[in-house]
Amino acid sequence: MNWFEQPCRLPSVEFFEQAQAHQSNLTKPPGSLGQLEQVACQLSAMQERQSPSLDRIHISIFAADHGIAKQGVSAFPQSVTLQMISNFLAGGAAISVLAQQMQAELEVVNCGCNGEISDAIGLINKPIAKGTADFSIQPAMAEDELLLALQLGHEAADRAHQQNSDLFIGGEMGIANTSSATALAASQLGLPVADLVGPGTGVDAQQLQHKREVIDRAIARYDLATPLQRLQTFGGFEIAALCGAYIRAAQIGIPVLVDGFISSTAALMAVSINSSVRPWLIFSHAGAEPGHQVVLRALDASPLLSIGMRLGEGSGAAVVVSLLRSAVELHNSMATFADAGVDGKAS
Ligand SMILES: O=C(O)c1ccc[n+]([C@@H]2O[C@H](COP(=O)([O-])O)[C@@H](O)[C@H]2O)c1
Ligand SMILES: Cc1cc2nc[nH]c2cc1C
Repeated sequence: MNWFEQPCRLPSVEFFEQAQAHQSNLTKPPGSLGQLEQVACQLSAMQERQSPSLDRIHISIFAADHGIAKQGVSAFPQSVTLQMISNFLAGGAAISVLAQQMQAELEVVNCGCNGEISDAIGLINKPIAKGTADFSIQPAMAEDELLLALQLGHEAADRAHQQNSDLFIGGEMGIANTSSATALAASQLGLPVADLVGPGTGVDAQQLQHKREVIDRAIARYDLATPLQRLQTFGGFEIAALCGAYIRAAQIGIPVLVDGFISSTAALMAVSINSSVRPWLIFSHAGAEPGHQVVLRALDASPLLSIGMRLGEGSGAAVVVSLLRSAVELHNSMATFADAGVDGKAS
């Protein structure tokens, strides 16, 4: 059995039930904090702590270039992927600002971009190749490249574990990766590309039609039977790395907060490869990209926020950390009816 197929333990049922009982004793009508109650109980069960904590947060951004970018499927040039790696590390990107705000550990994993990158604190420079192959012509990766990409994710989750992280956030950066994610999700779910394809970084209506046709034709080229074959065929390196990171984080018992469309598609692939990963995933937001909604539904996910985000980088997840921290603080610090001398529900 490959490492990514090894089962994960279940979050503790005992801690979950204890947390639910505690929630019902807090000075509020039961259920009145909505999903904040549920997520506090989930974190308690995953961390096996009566008082869950979100002090230490690890963010790994996986970046890679995509051969499919040659087909004119993005509003931006491929060069942006590498340039944004520098921006992440220099502190100027959205995720850099949010990571700073929440005092999170931020690292960027270069999984394979076209061009050289100078060393910087927080850069994990492990390029597999200068980007994937164009999947409209040939499979995005060779099998050994897929295994290397999954391994990059495994290593990132292990670093989070070494830092005693309370939560793992994966982010991604890769011009044209909404095409990759669309092909993956359509193929995995057996849905028409038209149900999932969207503007990504902002292509116009005519380019969107072209993008749909490119992905449609590409999917028709292959006869794929397994999620691993789909990952290898449609890529990209950063999506496979995210998938590996989610699986490993779940195996070592770190709660995962999943970001946008591309990350949710990586989560879909992770769960398709290893279904025991699913209970370890919390979904941050429902984004603006149409495919995101479809993938969330397929995963039976209940995202905490819907504010039209479609940036990626882990940014939606980072915004939702504030909500999760509120959930945990309420769970840990509110008075019970007995403590506060407040009458409970009339029977
Ligand atoms: O996370 C999302 O929901 C999301 C939706 C649309 C675009 N993105 C980001 O935009 C890039 C991909 O868009 P595109 O148009 O180049 O395929 C990539 O770097 C993603 O991080 C991210
Ligand atoms: C500038 C820019 C920043 C991004 N961050 C994630 N995807 C992105 C795409 C672009 C184009």
